[in-house]
Amino acid sequence: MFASVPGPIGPIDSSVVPRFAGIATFARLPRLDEAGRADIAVVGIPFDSGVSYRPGARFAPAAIREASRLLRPYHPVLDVSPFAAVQVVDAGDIAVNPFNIDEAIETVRTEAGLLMNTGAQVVTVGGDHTLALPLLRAVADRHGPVALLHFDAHLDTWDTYFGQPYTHGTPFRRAVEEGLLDTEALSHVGTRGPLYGKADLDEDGRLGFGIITSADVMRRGVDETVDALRQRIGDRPLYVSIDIDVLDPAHAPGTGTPEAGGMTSRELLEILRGLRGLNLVGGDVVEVAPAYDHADITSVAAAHVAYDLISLLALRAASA
Ligand SMILES: N=C(N)NCCCC(=O)O
Ligand SMILES: [Zn+2]
Ligand SMILES: [Zn+2]
Repeated sequence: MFASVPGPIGPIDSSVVPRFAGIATFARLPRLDEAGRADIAVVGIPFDSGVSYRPGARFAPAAIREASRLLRPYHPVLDVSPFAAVQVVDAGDIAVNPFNIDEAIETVRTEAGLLMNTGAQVVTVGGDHTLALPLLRAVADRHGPVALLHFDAHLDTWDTYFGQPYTHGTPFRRAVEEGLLDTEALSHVGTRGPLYGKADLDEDGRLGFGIITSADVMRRGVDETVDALRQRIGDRPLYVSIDIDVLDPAHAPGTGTPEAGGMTSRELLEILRGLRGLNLVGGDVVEVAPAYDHADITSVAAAHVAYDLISLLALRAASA
C-alpha cells in the first residue's frame, strides 16, 4: 500500500469564512510555515529607498495582500486552478534595511535565493524597481542568463542617478553589465513619456533591448504584440518584471512616477496570458505606492497581475 500523498493546501474557502475576515495573506493562501513547502512562493518586499520621485512602495506588499482577498481559485482564460495544481504559499516579507540600499539588495538576493534553492519559484510583490537587480541576481544564480520581459513606462536602463548605481531607474543596465540577462531576448513593453535625451534610447538599444511602446500595443493590438514577444523569447528561461506604472494613471494612479498615455489593465493581463507555455522562471510586480492610490485601483490591478504570473507558473508546472 502506498500512503496517499497529500495535495496542496489551498487558500481559505471564501464561501465558508467571509473573504473580508482574518489576517491577509496573498489570495488568502497558507503561509510558508503552515504549508511546510512551496512550489510557488509569493513574497513581499517593503522597500522604496531607491525611488527618484514619490515614495511609498514600501507599503505595497500589505496593500496588495489586502486587495487580493477577492481573487478566486480558478483562472478561466488559462483554464487552471493554480492553488490546487501546485503548492502556492505566501512566504511573508523580506525585511530589508531602509537606510542602506547596498545592504538591502544583498538581503533580497540572499533571501530570494534561499527560497529558490528549496525548489520554489518566486513571485515578489511590492517595493520599487531597484529590487529587480537582486532578484535577477538570484534568478541567474539558479538558471544562468535569462530572457527579460519588462513592462514599464520607463526604460530603467539609465547609468546612475545622483552618481548612484543602485536606484529604481538603473536596475537593467546593471543586470546587463553583470551578465544576468540573455541579451538576445530583452524587451521593454509599454514604454512612453519624455526622456532626458535621445541618447537614452541609443544606449538602451546598445544594451540589446527591443521596445514595444505603449502606442505600439494600442496600434498593433495584443495578439501581434504577443506574437512578437514569443518569437523573441523562444524557449529561454524568462523573467517578467512588471512596473505597475506601465498602466495608464487611470488604471494605476498609485505609483511613484506616473506617465500619461499608458496601457490598460486589460491589455496587460491579456499580454501576460499570451505567454502561456513559455519557460517562465519568476517575476516581480513593483512600484505600487498605496498612498497615491484611490479606491485600491492600483493594488487591485497589481493583485490580478501577480495572480496571472502565478497561474502561468502553475500551468507550466502542472503540465510538466
Ligand atoms: N519607475 C521606475 N522604475 N523608474 C522611473 C525613473 C524615472 C525617473 O526618475 O526619471
Ligand atoms: Zn516605471
Ligand atoms: Zn520601473
